[in-house]
Amino acid sequence: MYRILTFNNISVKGLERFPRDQYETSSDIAHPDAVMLRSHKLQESEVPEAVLAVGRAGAGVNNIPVEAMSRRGIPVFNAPGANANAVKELTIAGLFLAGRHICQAWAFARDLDGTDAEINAAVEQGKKRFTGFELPGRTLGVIGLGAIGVEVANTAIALGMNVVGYDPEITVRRAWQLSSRVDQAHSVDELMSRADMVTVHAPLNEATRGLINGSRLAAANPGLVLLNFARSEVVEEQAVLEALDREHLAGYVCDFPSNALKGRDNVIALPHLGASTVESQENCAIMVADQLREYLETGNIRNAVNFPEVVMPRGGKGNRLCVVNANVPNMLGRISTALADAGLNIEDMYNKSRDELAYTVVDVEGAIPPAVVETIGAVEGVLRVRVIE
Ligand SMILES: NC(=O)c1ccc[n+]([C@@H]2O[C@H](COP(=O)([O-])OP(=O)(O)OC[C@H]3O[C@@H](n4cnc5c(N)ncnc54)[C@H](O)[C@@H]3O)[C@@H](O)[C@H]2O)c1
Ligand SMILES: O=C(O)[C@H](O)COP(=O)(O)O
Repeated sequence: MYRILTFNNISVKGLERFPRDQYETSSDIAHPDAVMLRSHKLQESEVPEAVLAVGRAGAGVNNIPVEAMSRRGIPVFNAPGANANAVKELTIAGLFLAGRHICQAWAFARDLDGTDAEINAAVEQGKKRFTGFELPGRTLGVIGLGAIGVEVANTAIALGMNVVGYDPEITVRRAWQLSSRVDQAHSVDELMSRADMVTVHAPLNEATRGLINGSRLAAANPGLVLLNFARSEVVEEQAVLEALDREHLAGYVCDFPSNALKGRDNVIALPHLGASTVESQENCAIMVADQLREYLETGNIRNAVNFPEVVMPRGGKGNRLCVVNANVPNMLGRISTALADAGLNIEDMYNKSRDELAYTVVDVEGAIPPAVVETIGAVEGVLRVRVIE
């Protein structure tokens, strides 16, 4: 029986991927084999020694101590692209909300008092405050052309906008998906200087913390509208407030409310709703549940943020050995020597590395005795050894 410890509200459709006769899933499990979560800020101490994998039913993994998990030989899975459409829709909605002052206008209309004739008079008198602008012909800057950024860029093109994009590490897959009408910026500064509206879709990490700062806002076009559905810390909030006060920035639409943003006319802060659709929650939970199951049951790794992709079809009737080790020379030699010394014949083998880690899957004929596992586990640099029968 495998045990999955859950944090947050994980879609039932995802939890149903774990067969009840083989899996127990609960937010209250003493000795979990895996952890599944959404935005819960996971502490290393919440991951017991025996945990084999962590699954993030979503995109961002900045809430997970990924480096600590890597040191312990634990893959962290996520669900690339599974919530991209949901975030794209809300971001595109954000363009309209800002361009037409919809939230501010709605608040104005909602609070009108008096007779219908008086309300009508106030409407006609007040509506000039909410004159907006249309999207065709405006330039949208998209920072981060991953699963979400590409969808946002292509939709903005379809809406008649000009789009300029910046992503220093765009993948070949995303480049193929991106409309050829999206213009490339070579830096954030160049993008900011060319755009009327800017939307950020890069992950939060040490390189992107404070990516949108005071000097970048100062160099941007006056009247810029900034959208942030990535992470709060990618944008320096104080710099945004100052740029709004100076009216250099015309609006800030984000998914991350805070005290400082409260009560500001030109700020629309939503309660982290980017991925909060039934479809996206199901997609993410199903994708991550399937990846966790595959890892637990076969050792295969798909979509881990800290491990290489290793997918080897299960052959024969023997055991499978899965070894996580430091990416240093001669590990493979020592693993195969230990197997050969025990008289075990290797049927198939796959070894791949990523950064400081390497992962090896070996199918052998017959059963692997515990002593062999112990020998391999004692090799310097081996972080984890597991046998799947
Ligand atoms: N508001 C929400 O509910 C919500 C939902 C999903 C994702 N997100 C956030 O959005 C982020 C992006 O999601 P995604 O699914 O598109 O991820 P993704 O990994 O597919 O794309 C991220 C892209 O950002 C690029 N990037 C990295 N550093 C960059 C930099 N310095 N400048 C420009 N581009 C850079 C990467 O090369 C990559 O192409 C997530 O990491 C998460 O933090 C928020
Ligand atoms: O990175 C993500 O996938 C989003 O921020 C979604 O977070 P959530 O799963 O808590 O809604």
